[in-house]
Amino acid sequence: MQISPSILSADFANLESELAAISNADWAHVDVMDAHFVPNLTLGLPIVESLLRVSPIPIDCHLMIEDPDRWAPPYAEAGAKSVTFHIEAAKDPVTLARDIRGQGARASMALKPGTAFAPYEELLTEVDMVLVMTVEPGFGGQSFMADQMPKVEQVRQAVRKHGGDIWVQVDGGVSAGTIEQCAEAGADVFVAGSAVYGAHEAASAVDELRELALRHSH
Ligand SMILES: O=C(CO)[C@@H](O)[C@H](O)COP(=O)(O)O
Ligand SMILES: [Fe+2]
Repeated sequence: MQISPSILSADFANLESELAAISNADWAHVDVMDAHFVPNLTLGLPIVESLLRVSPIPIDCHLMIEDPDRWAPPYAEAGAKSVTFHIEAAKDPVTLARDIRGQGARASMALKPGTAFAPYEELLTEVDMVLVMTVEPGFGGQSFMADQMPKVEQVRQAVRKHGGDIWVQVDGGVSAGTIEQCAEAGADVFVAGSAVYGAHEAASAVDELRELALRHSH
C-alpha cells in the first residue's frame, strides 16, 4: 500500500518545502500536462529535473501529454523512477514501455475513465503499473468516480493472473472518504492531491490514508 501525493495541489512557488512536507509518503506524484492531451498546462522536463534534485522521495511522473513516445523517455532518463503515459496517446506502447524501462524506471500505462482495460491487457507483459483514472484527467479537486471500481477489480484480477510485480494505481478524488473502496477493489498505489495538500498537516494526511488503505487491503 503506497501513497503518492500529487503536487498539483501544492504551492507551486514553494515546491521544495512542499516535497519536504510529504517525505513520509512513498512517492511524489508530478502531473505533467501539455494543454493538448488535457485542457490544462502545468510543468515540463526542466522543472521535473529541478524537483528530482531536491525531492526526498522518488518521483512518479504522470504524463498527460500528446506524443508520449517522443516525450516520455527523457523523464526516465532524468531520474523519475516511475513514468506513466496515457494509452490513448501512445502510438507504439510496447516500444515506449521498453524505452522507459531501458532508462531504469518503472513503466506505467494510464486509462482515462472512458477507456476500457480489456484491449490493453496483453500489455501487462510490458508495464510495471496500470493507472486507473478516477476523474477525467486535467484538474485536481474533482469528484471521485466510483463507477471506475469495476475496472480496478478487472485490472487487479488480470494482474493476479499474470503474476509479477505489477502495481494498480488510482488517481483522482482519492481521500479518506474514498480510499477504502479503492483498496477493496484492488488498488495498491493511491494518488491524492487535494486530500493531502488541502489538509491541515500534509504528513498526517499521508499517514491516515495509508492506514485506511492497509485496513481495507486484501
Ligand atoms: O492527474 C491528476 C488530474 O488529472 C491528479 O493527479 C490530480 O492532481 C489529483 O488531484 P485530486 O483529485 O486528488 O485533488
Ligand atoms: Fe495524476
